[in-house]
Amino acid sequence: MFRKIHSIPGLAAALLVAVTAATGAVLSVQPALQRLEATVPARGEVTVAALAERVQAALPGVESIERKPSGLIVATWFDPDRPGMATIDPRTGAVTGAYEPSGTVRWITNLHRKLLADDTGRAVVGFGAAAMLLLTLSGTAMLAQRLGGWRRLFGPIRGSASGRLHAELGRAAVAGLVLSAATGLLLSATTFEFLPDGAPAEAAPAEASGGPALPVGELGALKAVDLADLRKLAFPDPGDPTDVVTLTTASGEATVDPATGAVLTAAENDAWQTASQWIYALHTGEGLWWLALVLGASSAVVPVLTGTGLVIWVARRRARPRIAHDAGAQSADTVILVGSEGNSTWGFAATLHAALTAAGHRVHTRAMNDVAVFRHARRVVVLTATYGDGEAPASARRFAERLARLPAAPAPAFAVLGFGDRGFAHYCGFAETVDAALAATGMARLLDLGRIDRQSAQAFSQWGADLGAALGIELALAHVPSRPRTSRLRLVAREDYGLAVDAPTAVLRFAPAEPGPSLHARLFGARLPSFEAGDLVGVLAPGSDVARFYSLASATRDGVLEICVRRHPGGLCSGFLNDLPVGGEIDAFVRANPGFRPAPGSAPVILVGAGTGIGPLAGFIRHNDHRRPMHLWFGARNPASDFLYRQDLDRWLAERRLTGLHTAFSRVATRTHVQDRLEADAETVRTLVAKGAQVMVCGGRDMAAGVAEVIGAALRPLGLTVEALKREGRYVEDVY
Ligand SMILES: Cc1cc2nc3c(=O)[nH]c(=O)nc-3n(C[C@H](O)[C@H](O)[C@H](O)COP(=O)(O)O)c2cc1C
Repeated sequence: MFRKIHSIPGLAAALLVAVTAATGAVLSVQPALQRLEATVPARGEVTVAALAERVQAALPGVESIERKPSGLIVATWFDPDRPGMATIDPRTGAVTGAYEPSGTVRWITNLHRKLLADDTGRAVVGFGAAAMLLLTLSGTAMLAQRLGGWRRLFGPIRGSASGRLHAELGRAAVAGLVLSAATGLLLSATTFEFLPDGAPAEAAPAEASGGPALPVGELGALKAVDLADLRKLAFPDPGDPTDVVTLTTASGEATVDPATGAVLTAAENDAWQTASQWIYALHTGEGLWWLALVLGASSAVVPVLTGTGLVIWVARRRARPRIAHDAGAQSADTVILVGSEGNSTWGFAATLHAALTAAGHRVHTRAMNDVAVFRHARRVVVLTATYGDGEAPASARRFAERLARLPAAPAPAFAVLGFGDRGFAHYCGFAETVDAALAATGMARLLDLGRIDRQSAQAFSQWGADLGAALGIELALAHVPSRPRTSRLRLVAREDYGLAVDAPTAVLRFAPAEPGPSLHARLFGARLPSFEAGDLVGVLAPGSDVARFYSLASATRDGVLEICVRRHPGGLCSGFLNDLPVGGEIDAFVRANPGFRPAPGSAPVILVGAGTGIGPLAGFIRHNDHRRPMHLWFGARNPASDFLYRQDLDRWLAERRLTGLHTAFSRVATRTHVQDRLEADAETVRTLVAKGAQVMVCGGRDMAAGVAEVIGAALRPLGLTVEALKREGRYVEDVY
């Protein structure tokens, strides 16, 4: 729900909010500039009477003296020869310069307040303020929800680069944005009289006694007021003996007899008028120059939030294939829920959706995260992938929590089909969890849990026949997997390791292949896709449409795409890559893996890897430009044969990109594994974690399990567990 609230006004008001915020940011500098220009005497140093006397001596025709919120004193006079406004030194009353507000500032102010138009512009800006308030509050609620509650609102953020930037900037600016938007909205409401006008109180009209005027410096009522409290002083018309002095202060307005110096009439501001003045000051920062700068800095990030917000929205829309003939969620008889990270499961869902629709069903398809109670649905069919050790893919991460909060079961019956890869220890592990969770709600099971290995179209078709039988219809599912859009890459360098210890492994570096014949390729040349170390590259071996994934050891800015690949007996893709000669080409695509990146900041990082698991970790060390403490525990078989990145690691140690290197070799006399080395170094691990270190583990499943056990034991004296660190994003794994 928060996402809808956030994205609809966000898109509708993107430009408007960006313009008002950017102009607001420019205007916010004004109070600080004026404050620099103004001489501000201490309270008790100058009275209004003393200032008035000095100004009158310097400018005999002076009509009024105004004290701006910044403390700047401006005198106005009307003399047919020399009408004008001047700034005044409050200590001497001398003119310090002409007062000419800048035309540019006036133009920006008009753009900010009314889009250079009149009341329509003001109304639109008012809506902009409401949209900004809604966006800030819903965005904060979304972030809190994503980070696991309000108390974690300032915890580490994970996700894509634009997503992280959006969330980091948004939460840094949240207080300033709420204040600007809420006060802006109140000011708009006052303009359109939805709220009473907060103009300062006006004293009742009065007539002076008519006697000869005292020198202004001797008027008792003016002597009693400090300059710091002055807003405006208007002198009486010298030709009219009944005219009065009008004094406006922060608390109201009074009229003063110029002959006696006595107060004739006075009006105090009421509570609303005082509040209005505060609202104005809090919005503009006038008189509170530092607040203006805080508000300005917050507003300045809004155009960036608008840009990154649009990028996130477009990426999300692009990520989902279009489903034709989608019935509404509340009118469908069959709801398909999809759990996917790389989108291939959406393709299977689209095939199932089309076949069920053709068979006369009203079908609705949506992400598992959006599970609800579907009033007219007779069944829910879940199609879900599994990631990272049996866990949920992106579009299903909130499924369990949402399901638990539903007031009733989503529908009377269910079927679950898992998509996975038998090569992983938890084959279709998440589908199993979902199957059990749905059964626990009391829903009837339509079919036993189905499992599809490596996106097999045949297995999918077979499962479709079973589902059709359960529904009493013929269901022919002919799925043609769409081949991912790939880039062509050429192998430019390779280093081979591990032959002597039965672990043939290659470090492969790819560059873009020669530009193809397409216009785009000819215009822009061949380029690497965009990626960071720790992301994944999907490689399609010749004759296969199912990708194998490898962790990236380089980033786009390195100019090469680097991976470490160990040859697996019978492995189609690992064999193809290990046999690839320099100059050979591959088809590959990049998949972001934002969950496996060093958290931003300068806290230490503990890197643990074995074998090819060192790949992404080497990428993190290579890019450690800020020299944050990074400690690597690395396990291999024999230092003479499969010590990957040996020379680079020595260089990175010398360059202080790497702080400590701890190695373990299993095919030497001492026979140690990386987890044994960590166990011996428990004290170091504990000290680093106590300093806020993040732990990043990459490699095989058994190694990762052993490492988690050893680190868990090392953390026990701190009262910490691996699970607790995982919840905070301080223990991340890339395991295969
Ligand atoms: C990084 C990564 C981790 C994976 N982990 C598992 C796993 O633990 N168990 C499993 O059965 N499949 C696993 N898979 C395979 C995917 O679940 C499978 O390829 C699925 O069809 C992908 O669907 P999607 O493209 O809709 O996300 C993993 C794939 C990748 C790339």
